[in-house]
Amino acid sequence: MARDYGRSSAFRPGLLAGKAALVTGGGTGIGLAIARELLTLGCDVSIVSRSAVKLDAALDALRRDGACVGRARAQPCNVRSEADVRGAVAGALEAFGRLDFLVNNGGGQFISPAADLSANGFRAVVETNLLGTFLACREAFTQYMREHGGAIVNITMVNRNGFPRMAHSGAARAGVLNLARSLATEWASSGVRINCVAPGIVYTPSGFENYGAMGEPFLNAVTPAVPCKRLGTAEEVASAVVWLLSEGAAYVTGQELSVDGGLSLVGYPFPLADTGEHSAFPVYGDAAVLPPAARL
Ligand SMILES: CCCCCCCCC/C=C/C(=O)SCCNC(=O)CCNC(=O)[C@H](O)C(C)(C)COP(=O)(O)OP(=O)(O)OC[C@H]1O[C@@H](n2cnc3c(N)ncnc32)[C@H](O)[C@@H]1OP(=O)(O)O
Ligand SMILES: NC(=O)C1=CN([C@@H]2O[C@H](COP(=O)(O)OP(=O)(O)OC[C@H]3O[C@@H](n4cnc5c(N)ncnc54)[C@H](OP(=O)(O)O)[C@@H]3O)[C@@H](O)[C@H]2O)C=CC1
Repeated sequence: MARDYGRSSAFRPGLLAGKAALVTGGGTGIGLAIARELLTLGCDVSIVSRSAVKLDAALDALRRDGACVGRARAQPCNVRSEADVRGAVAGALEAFGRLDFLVNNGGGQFISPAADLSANGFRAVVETNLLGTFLACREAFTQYMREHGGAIVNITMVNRNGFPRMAHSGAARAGVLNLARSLATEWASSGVRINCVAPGIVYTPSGFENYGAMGEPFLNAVTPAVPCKRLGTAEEVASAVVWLLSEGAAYVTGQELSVDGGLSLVGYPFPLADTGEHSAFPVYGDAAVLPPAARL
């Protein structure tokens, strides 16, 4: 059943009236839910991503959504391009005259054993997630927030123990968190806060399309691994983002908030059974005492 999203916002109407935000990857999935929540709360929002087609569809939906109070606009931008990012921030400022919030959500990766990753594949993922985030932060800061303050949220992922088979993305997201910690200190004197939201496994049709036929078996395997026994929704991530952007989080900076149904408490969600035969793994001491069931 279609959901009346606007009326279900956990925040008070008008909370962000008079503010303006830029959301990367704002045309689909989690980014679109963030844009919708911000607009519902009265914020003006620029959404940016590579595909003008996705952006147009999103803009259309947002403008038709009666709950969206703020003004919405879109601008194509590849966050891997310095010129595009500079232009996206300038475009947002030109349209709305201010830039209180930046949400670095645009990103992603593909699944691959680390040994098979080409330099170009690794670079593409690091550039998209880490360089793209840096460029957007720097442009938002130098073009506006240095003088006026602001709040930034980066979308990372539940990643504390690495992310086997997505090592490129795990490394990039760890970099994003560390970057946030550095900037939180460097830019505090300008009144800028910067935090991260780490989603666990959140079902977005657009995101899971990326994994093709692997998607459904993955969902079946991963859901039981989440302590709350379900995947998350894009709205649950958006809600955390809005809180971190809001004045209610005024004393929070340089942090990462997991929105993961408890997944980070219990570890890695992929089944490890298919990662190969492990007799090459070294043993010190008497391996013969290990019963067969203690050594697969
Ligand atoms: C089971 C279900 C699990 C589900 C897994 C569950 C994980 C849960 C947690 C995370 C969930 C999500 O993030 S869901 C969100 C998912 N959404 C996205 O990922 C969307 C955005 N992603 C992308 O655009 C791409 O993945 C990304 C690589 C970043 C950019 O792609 P581009 O085509 O622009 O890259 P290019 O510059 O053209 O290509 C650079 C190199 O990358 C390689 N490359 C690109 N895609 C590749 C691919 N699919 N497989 C191998 N290699 C690939 C190319 O071969 C090139 O290397 P050479 O051939 O050597 O030149
Ligand atoms: N869904 C999940 O379980 C999780 C998601 N995440 C992260 O959350 C974010 C949103 O994911 P989700 O909504 O699920 O998936 P989507 O695939 O719907 O979102 C990714 C968005 O990023 C945009 N994007 C990708 N590359 C670029 C680029 N180079 N420049 C600008 N925009 C770009 C895409 O738009 P376009 O193609 O038009 O460029 C798209 O809108 C991603 O960073 C994802 O990795 C993290 C953990 C878990």
